[in-house]
Parts: sequence; structure tokens; C-alpha cells
Amino acid sequence: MGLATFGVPVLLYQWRTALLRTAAIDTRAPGADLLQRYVWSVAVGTAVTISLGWAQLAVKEWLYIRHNRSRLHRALLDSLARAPMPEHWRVGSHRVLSVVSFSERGVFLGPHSFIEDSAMQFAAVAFTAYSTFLISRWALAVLAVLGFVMVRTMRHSSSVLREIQQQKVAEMQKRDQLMHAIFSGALTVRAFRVYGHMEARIWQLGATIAGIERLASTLLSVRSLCVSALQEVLGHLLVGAVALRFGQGPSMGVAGVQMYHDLLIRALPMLQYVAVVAGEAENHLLALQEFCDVASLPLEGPHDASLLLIPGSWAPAGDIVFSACCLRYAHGQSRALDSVSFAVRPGERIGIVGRTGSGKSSLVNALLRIVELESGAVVLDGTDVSTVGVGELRRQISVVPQTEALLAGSLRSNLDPFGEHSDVELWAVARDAGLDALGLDAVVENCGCNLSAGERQLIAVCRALLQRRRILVLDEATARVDEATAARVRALIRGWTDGCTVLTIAHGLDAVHDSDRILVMDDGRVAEFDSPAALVAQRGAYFRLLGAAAGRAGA
Ligand SMILES: Nc1ncnc2c1ncn2[C@@H]1O[C@H](COP(=O)(O)OP(=O)(O)OP(=O)(O)O)[C@@H](O)[C@H]1O
Repeated sequence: MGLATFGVPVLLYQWRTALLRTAAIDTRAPGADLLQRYVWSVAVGTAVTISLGWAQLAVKEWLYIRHNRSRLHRALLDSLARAPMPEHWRVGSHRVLSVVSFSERGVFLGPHSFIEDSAMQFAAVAFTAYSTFLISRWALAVLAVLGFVMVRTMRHSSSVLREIQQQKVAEMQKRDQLMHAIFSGALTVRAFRVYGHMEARIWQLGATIAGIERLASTLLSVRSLCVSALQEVLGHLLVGAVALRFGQGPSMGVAGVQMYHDLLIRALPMLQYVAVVAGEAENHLLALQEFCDVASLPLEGPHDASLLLIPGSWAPAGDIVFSACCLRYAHGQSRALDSVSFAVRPGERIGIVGRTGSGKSSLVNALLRIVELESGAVVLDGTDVSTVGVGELRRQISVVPQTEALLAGSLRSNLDPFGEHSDVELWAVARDAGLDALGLDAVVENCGCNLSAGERQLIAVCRALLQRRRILVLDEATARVDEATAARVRALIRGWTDGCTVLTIAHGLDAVHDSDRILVMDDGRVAEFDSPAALVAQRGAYFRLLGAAAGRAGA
């Protein structure tokens, strides 16, 4: 680096001498002083540019690759891992994926290459401008105006190209989604014989994408033609201005003009680079903005930092109180829970029923602080859950969600992802659930796609039971198994949750008829809450649900 920084000016000095000799410039002739200053400015400008480049290269590795890259990645992961779920739903997985993939390709490479290019190109343009100023102010004015037009044209065309690119990405996403739908819903596609229709749609999207690509390439060609033409005009105008300036010099006029022309031909494309770099920088900064938006999502409450409890010391027995709870998913949306109040005693089994969208799953979201309450409080064993860490809270509760999450591995690794249980326990729960025929080492593919829907649910139930927590929430946990298996799962849950508080959300009333009490939700409110027998005697909402279920069964 040192050799280059100090060697380059020396080489340039030699070059300048050779140039002057070749051009047979009489250094004592009028105007020669001006030309010498010009050549010097070229030499110094080039040396500065190269030194800047070297210095930038030296800091780049440490600053962007070693330091910023890992820091930004960590910020992105932290943000995604700690953001409240509504933020996840808002951001969407597509946006996260595009930010993560861009972070690899663009955000980290973008700024430093922008600095590298801009340092080199702006310095190049600056010394071209200074050199031209030395020769002719009129030439500089022309250079400035046409350079401005060139940069504006490039930037405008870059933004048009960017829009076209975005359109292409949107069309490609549509095509990918369609491909995914065909792949994941292959049975439905074949059953309804719509493959031909979907194939035609994919071809149509492919043709649209090809059309967009053709448009982009035409635009690029037109832009490059325009810029070349503009450069030619600029070059001739400047050379003309210089010829006028030096035209009178008898011994050096032609040589000076020739030399200036040569240097100009090399320097002018730099203007084009400046415009390209500026457009690129704009793209990168927009992407960086997007990256920062996702990397700085608001955080959910502290994970373990309870103000009131010694970490790990909190072990509620399962007493749950909802007190005037109001929950809203988004501003302007109606409340999913509207002044919900009820109390559950430790060890009680509560069935939660109600029509679709009545707020059953929202109760779980409030209990686990997946979504924070707008007002009211959820109290566990006398402790307002908003005062404990979300990690601490969630460690007290096992949940079997509506859509279970299975990972590629074995039955064993899915039942016991953290290797906390003995084979005896795993066999016991697998046997009770009727999964023992598979064997603990049975292969489970990603998302459990090599298992039946019922088997996947059973694995999720077993995994929750093995955790042996005081509170268990089952959200439609037996919706996809036959009645005999559902009865078996109910028996399994009873056997493994002695003394635990169990909240069972279900559409099918069979899943909750043996509960101690039934909570009926209606439009975000508690409609009824009592024992099944009392609710039947009341002939209210639960009774009507039973009647509707009986009607469906009879039909
Ligand atoms: N992620 C979400 N974003 C916005 N609104 C939501 C979200 N989840 C639920 N809602 C709304 O909140 C209300 C209650 O939904 P919730 O999922 O609690 O009903 P549910 O009784 O569990 O329904 P289901 O029986 O279909 O599971 C509905 O009006 C629903 O549209």
C-alpha cells in the first residue's frame, strides 16, 4: 500500500515528463505554464484518488465485514426473535426473507462498494473539473451543465429501471406462489383437474416476466446510447473550447489540444460512473432503510427480568383470573376480547367453545402475552402476568396450537427437542397415544409431511404432556383425529395432567363435554360460564350449540 501511495506520484511525474517531451511542448512558450499546471493537477488528483482507494480498502475489511456485518445480523435476529407476534404478522415472512437474503448480497456489500466507487469517481470528476477550469472557464461551464444533464438522466432511468425490477420481482413471487400451491396442493389440483389451467397461468406469468426483462434491456440500451451521444457532444464541445483557448500558441497548440482530448476521453466516462454509483447508492440506501425497519422492530416485554420475582422462583399452581380484559389486534379494528372476566381454579378442566371468530384463541394470546392487552389484567396465582418476564410466564404453560410445528428429525427429537426426558418416559407417552408402533427412531420429515394429520397432532399433544407444566392449553388438539382416537387422546390427557389446569378450546363439543366447566365465547365476550349440566339446564348459548351439533350429526 505504501509503495503504491508513494510510487504512483513518482510514476506520474515520469509520465508527465514523457508526455511533455512526446508532445514536443516548449516549456518556455506562452501557455505552457498553464498546461504544466493542468498535467500536475491530473497527477495529484490521480495520486489522491488511488490513496483514497487504498485507505478505504484497508478500513473496509474491519469496518464492514468483521464489525458491521455481524453486528447488523445480530440486530436483525434479535429484532425478529424478540418482536411481538403482531409485528411478525405485520412484517410478513416474504419481507423478512427478502431482507435476510438482501443482507447477504447487498446491504453489507453495498455501502462499502459505494464508498469505494464514490471516493474514486468523485475525486476523478473533481480533478477533471479543476483541470478544465485551468484551461477554460467556458469549458467548465459546459462540462457542468452537460454533466448535470447526464447524471439526472442516469438517475431518472435508474429509478424507472428499479420500478421495472420491482414489478418483475412481484410477478416472480406470484409465479413462485403458484408453483408452491401446485406442489403442496397436488392432490386438490389433480382431483379438480385444474393442472392445465394452472400451467397456462404459469406460462402467462413467465411471458409477462420475459416482457418486463425485454423492456428493461431496451431501456438499458437506449440509456447507454443516449449517454454515449451526450459524452461525444461533451467531448467535442470541450475540445473545441480548448482549441479556441490554445489556438494561438504556435509551438504547442495542436499537441496540447491532442493531449487534453486524450485525457478527456478517459475522464468523461467517470461522469457516467458517478451517475451509476449514485443510483446504486440510492438502491442500497433504500434496502438499508428496509433492513433497519425490520432490524428495529419494537421489542416485546423483558424475557426474564421480572421486577417482583427471583428468576426461576415463580411456579404458579394454575389459578387463572381474567379481569375486564380488552384486546385488539390492530388500531381501527374491533376488539377481539371485550371486557372478558372469569376465574379458573387450580386443577380445573375448562372447555372453551364458541363460534368461529368469537375470541377463543385470543384468550390464549392474552394469557401468553402473545398480544398485549389494551386494558384489564390476566392474573396467575395472584401475580399480574404483565409484571413477569414473558419467558418466565411462557415456561409455566404448555400449549398445543391449532397448527403443530414438527421439525425434520426423529419421533424422539420431536417429542423431546431438548433431550430432557428418559426413553422410559418417551415410550410411556408414545404408547398411551398409540404412537409406539412408529418407534422412537421413526423418521419425521420437515413439518411431519410423511405423517398423517392425526399423527402430527398426537405428537404435539405428547410433547406438551411431557413438559408436565401446571397449565395446559389445547387449541383444537383433536380436531383432525377420528372419534376413537380423540377419546384415547382425552384419556391420555386426563392420565398425564392430574392436578393441572387444562383449558381446551374446541369446536367439537365432544372434546369438552367432560370438562368441569364450559366457557362460551360470543363476539369477544363471555356469554356463559358454568358446568355442562348447569348450562344445559339454562338452555342458553351452550344448549343451542349442542342442538346445532346434534342437528349436524343427524343430517
Ligand atoms: N392475527 C390477527 N390479526 C388481526 N385480527 C385477528 C388476528 N387473529 C384473530 N383476529 C380477529 O380476532 C377475532 C377473534 O379471533 P380468534 O382467533 O380469537 O377467534 P376464535 O374463536 O379462536 O376462532 P376459530 O374458532 O376460528 O379459531 C376475529 O374477529 C379475528 O378476525
